[in-house]
Amino acid sequence: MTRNIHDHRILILDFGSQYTQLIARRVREIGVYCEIRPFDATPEEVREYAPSGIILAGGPESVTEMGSPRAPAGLFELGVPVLGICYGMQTMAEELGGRVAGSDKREFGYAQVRVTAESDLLHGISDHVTDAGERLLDVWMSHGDQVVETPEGFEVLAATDSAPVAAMQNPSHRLYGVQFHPEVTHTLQGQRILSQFVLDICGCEALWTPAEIVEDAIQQIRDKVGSDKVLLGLSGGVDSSVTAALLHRAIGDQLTCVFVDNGLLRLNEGKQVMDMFARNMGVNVIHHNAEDRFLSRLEGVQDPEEKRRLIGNTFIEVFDEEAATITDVDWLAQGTIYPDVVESAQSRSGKATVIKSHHNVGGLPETMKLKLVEPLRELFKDEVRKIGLELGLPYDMVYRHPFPGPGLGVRILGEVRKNYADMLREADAIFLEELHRYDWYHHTSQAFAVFLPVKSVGVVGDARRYEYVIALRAVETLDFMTARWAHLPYELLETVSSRIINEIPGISRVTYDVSSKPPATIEWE
Ligand SMILES: Nc1ncnc2c1ncn2[C@@H]1O[C@H](COP(=O)(O)OP(=O)(O)OP(=O)(O)O)[C@@H](O)[C@H]1O
Ligand SMILES: O=c1[nH]c(=O)c2[nH+]cn([C@@H]3O[C@H](COP(=O)(O)O)[C@@H](O)[C@H]3O)c2[nH]1
Ligand SMILES: NC(=O)CC[C@H](N)C(=O)O
Ligand SMILES: [Mg+2]
Repeated sequence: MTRNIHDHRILILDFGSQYTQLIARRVREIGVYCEIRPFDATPEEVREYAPSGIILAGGPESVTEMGSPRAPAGLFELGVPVLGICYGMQTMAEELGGRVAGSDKREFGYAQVRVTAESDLLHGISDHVTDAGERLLDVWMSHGDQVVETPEGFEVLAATDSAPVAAMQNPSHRLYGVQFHPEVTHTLQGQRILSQFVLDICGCEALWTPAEIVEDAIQQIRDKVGSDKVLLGLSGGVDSSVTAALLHRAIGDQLTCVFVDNGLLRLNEGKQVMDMFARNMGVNVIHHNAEDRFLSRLEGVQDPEEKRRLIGNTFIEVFDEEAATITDVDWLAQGTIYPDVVESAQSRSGKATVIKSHHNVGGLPETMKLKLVEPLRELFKDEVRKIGLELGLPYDMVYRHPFPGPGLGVRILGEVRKNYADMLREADAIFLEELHRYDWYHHTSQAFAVFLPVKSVGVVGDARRYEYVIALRAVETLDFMTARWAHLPYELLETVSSRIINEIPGISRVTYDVSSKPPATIEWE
């Protein structure tokens, strides 16, 4: 019998914690497939998903309040192992007849947990053993409420000085709870605890490996599109490149990619995409030069949001025209990844303010009437990168910094002009080249040059120079929501600055951006 990587799967129910996605990533790292669903998923949905185990995540609410969220009806009677984390443990306790109470001993941050009983969940795990033989764990806590009475059939597994129930279990029903957060790295043995739940208690096999994911995705693509033709917008970025490689492996010549040169790309981007995909891999790639069209649309436009809108619309126009020239295309492929899916579901319910509109080619006109194929829809970025390597894409392509859709359009402040774009491209290329040479590229999350259309005086070879300014930007971040400016070595900055001023006649001065996000954003516009 062939084993399917989806046979063993964990269901994570989201009660609104910031860490729910992190739990999912940890489970995937263990090698087991999982999905996140809202806490109010129906019991049918849960049964249909057929989980091998369920994790109830944390949440901001208090189970002591009327009307606070509860697990789907019948969840604890499914016979499937359940692990409650923080709010998840509290609701488990409450629903099964235990008691939860608010406490004035709130625990936020580091805590030390004493393991008081043996269990499959914490088996063999400790950070310190005291002289008296007590096992201690270093964990991370974030709670105000606590379980004060466990439900019938449960025993306490661990405690802290302020929380009498830091972990509990009912082994015959395979129900477990932890008050601390095993998903964060501050809980030193967190990954081991999750892995003992997922592998030992739920009995999952670690089948979710890059090779298996690729194998499975290829089969799914073939089943879905059959002998139809597929169109993909290929940007040279990570997501669309991995999508291209995967589709090409699955359906070969049925795939056509369109690469649009909007005149706002990095130096040699078009050539790199054509070399890599068209020449090396034999993918059908149409190179569409639309520089004039984009730049003429942008003439005289100063406002960043207006520029984004114009670039987005022109993109759609070009793409639409290109699609019309390829006969009988039935499918449009997109590089949508799992965080896009989760975040758009979350933002539908929230009221987040728009700081910048992050467009992509997602909103294509309905008149295109193409069906959608999104082979990366279930994957996190780190998984996308791993399968990119598995598919044979070079490391530097798979681990390149993200590049925004509007490209240099939002890195030239105010009006976009061709000569500005040309100077910026050169400056950016020098910066990236030196970052690689000094081995700093992969120690920054994003690095680029920005063109400032203001003039400054300089002196080059005894002559006066009155020219433009380049700002360098490099940041370190995990999620791009917050970022710290990268502390690049002075020698590196010095080399880059002197190369830019010497090699680009239109630039007289280079500055380094030392703003963090917040309050600044990563891009200047
Ligand atoms: N120059 C381009 N030509 C064709 N399609 C493009 C271009 N730029 C963007 N796209 C399309 O828009 C999508 C979204 O762009 P986005 O920058 O978010 O992702 P990406 O370029 O694939 O990856 P990364 O986030 O690493 O840059 C891409 O997946 C691609 O399909
Ligand atoms: O596809 C995109 N279209 C956009 O309009 C856009 N604006 C910013 N970014 C990228 O988003 C991340 C956060 O950037 P900010 O701190 O500037 O908002 C960084 O990685 C930015 O490069 C964009 N990506
Ligand atoms: N992080 C959590 O899940 C917190 C649960 C609950 N809101 C408490 O304060 O105890
Ligand atoms: Mg991109």
